[in-house]
Amino acid sequence: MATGFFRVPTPVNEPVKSYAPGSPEREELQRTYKELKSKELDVPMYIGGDKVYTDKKKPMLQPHDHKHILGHFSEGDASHVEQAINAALAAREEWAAMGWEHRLSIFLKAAELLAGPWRARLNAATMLGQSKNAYQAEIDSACELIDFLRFNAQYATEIYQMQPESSPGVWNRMEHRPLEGFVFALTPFNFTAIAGNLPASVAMMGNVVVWKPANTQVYAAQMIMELFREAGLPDGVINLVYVDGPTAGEVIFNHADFAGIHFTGSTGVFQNIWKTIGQNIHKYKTYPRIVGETGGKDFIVAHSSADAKQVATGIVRGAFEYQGQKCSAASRAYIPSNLWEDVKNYVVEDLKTFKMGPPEDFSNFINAVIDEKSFDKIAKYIDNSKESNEVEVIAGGNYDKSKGYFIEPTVLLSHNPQYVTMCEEIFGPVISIYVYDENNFEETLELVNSTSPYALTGAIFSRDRYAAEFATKKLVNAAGNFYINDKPTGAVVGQQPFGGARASGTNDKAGSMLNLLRWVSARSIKETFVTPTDYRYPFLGENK
Ligand SMILES: NC(=O)c1ccc[n+]([C@@H]2O[C@H](COP(=O)([O-])OP(=O)(O)OC[C@H]3O[C@@H](n4cnc5c(N)ncnc54)[C@H](O)[C@@H]3O)[C@@H](O)[C@H]2O)c1
Ligand SMILES: N[C@@H](CCC=O)C(=O)O
Repeated sequence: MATGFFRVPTPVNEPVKSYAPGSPEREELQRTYKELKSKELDVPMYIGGDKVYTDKKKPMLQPHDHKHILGHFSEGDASHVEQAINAALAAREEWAAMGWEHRLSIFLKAAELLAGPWRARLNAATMLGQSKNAYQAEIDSACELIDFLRFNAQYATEIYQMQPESSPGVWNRMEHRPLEGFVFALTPFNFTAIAGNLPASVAMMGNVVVWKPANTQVYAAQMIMELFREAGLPDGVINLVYVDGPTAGEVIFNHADFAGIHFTGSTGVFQNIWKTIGQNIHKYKTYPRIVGETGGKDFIVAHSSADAKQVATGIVRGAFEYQGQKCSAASRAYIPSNLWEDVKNYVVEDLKTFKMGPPEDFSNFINAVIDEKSFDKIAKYIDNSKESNEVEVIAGGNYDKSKGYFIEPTVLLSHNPQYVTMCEEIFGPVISIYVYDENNFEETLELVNSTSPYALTGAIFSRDRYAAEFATKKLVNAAGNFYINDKPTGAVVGQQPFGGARASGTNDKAGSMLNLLRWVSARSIKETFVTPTDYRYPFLGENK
């Protein structure tokens, strides 16, 4: 029980280490990478205090070297989901009652461990299992996850401090209770930070969690679980299971104690989940909180006044870092006719300097895409484009999955602004560009606004302030994260709270107080000091 109004250590963004040749962090990361690569892990589920192994072993692959396995994880079934729910509910009372400073302290400790002795391990795991280069792993599994943990601790205390007014003779109070039941955290493959934050942010507010990561991210997910345990997370607060999505959903979305879902992943999966919850709504004790951050078709639009080199760099980094597998990745660009030749030349020149290969070679900017299913889907978009007369492949277009799932960064020039690759999320290293008449800026903004159902990220490049302001207003609903003269990726916790609207999600802004508010249910308490003993109003005297 808290006996003071405590202040958590003021959060600051974790500095990004350089991994320059000769730096100690590079040496440590390379050593850890080799160590992990040389072992085969046998990864259990974590249910209550138990590490649960099953006979159904699934391999964990390196996407850039898919014959080289990193070990196996134990796949569970519906009974494991039941056990995880029971373990969560058994832990709930004690966890919810724990003083918040102790709860938050666990996650602040996890942040410190990750900033120090665990940093190389989780970065190396993310490089090996998700095929990220050292820089992409550092900004994700180290810096962003550390930031989520530190900043959310601060936001949690700000929520607890949100208290109502009191009138004379009365003390009004607000309790920010955890939800009544358990929360399901369902996480994607592409960000280790998101995998860690989705269960952690919910647990920080006193909730208990069943967490299911993507199969292709289990390798790093299990390390996050070990990190939380080392930081002192009690058994049963977060339960980690590896069960196929629909099987897990069947148990969870039929359970009376299901109190919320914290989801990040594709739009189709989220919409199905929402539909299922709607159909089952009468089964739950409480209306479940539904929080989902989903897909994107993120844009760059350049005004005729923009600097061509800046636009090209925005395209190259925005579209191809982590092989375009960021929900925020630029995947369509609208370039004015006066800039096109220069932008094209700069982009093509940059692409010629890209090196592609496994992340252990630090000179590789591009690594592999996550798995064969994803590889085949992206390759099909590229093949169809090669056959279409509506679009030209102006760079890249080759792919090879013999050793790893490698796809060349590919630039498509689309003559049709509604061509399929201008509209659909591809989630790979492919950008489609439409060149517009430089005099048609306003019509082009309308095109940007109406071309896809998504509204996640977007960027305007302009040296004309009126044009930048005009685009900002015109595209007000086209992106939840909007960038002026910068690429549309790389949001930083505490600086650009992240999330999109329309088909891109519920826009509950991961890494902000807005998100944490979804994981509490407020109770207003009014206490009257001198309690009335007479019902009569003073004016109810004689009627004179
Ligand atoms: N908006 C954001 O903040 C954000 C961030 C990262 C990724 N994403 C999106 O995530 C997608 C890529 O990640 P992904 O491929 O892991 O997404 P996904 O939707 O395939 O998987 C997400 C999670 O849902 C599970 N799942 C899949 N099908 C299911 C089903 N039928 N029932 C229950 N669970 C199911 C998966 O196993 C995984 O754990 C992209 O669309 C990307 O835009 C969005
Ligand atoms: N927050 C990340 C994207 C997360 C989605 O994959 C960014 O801003 O680039």
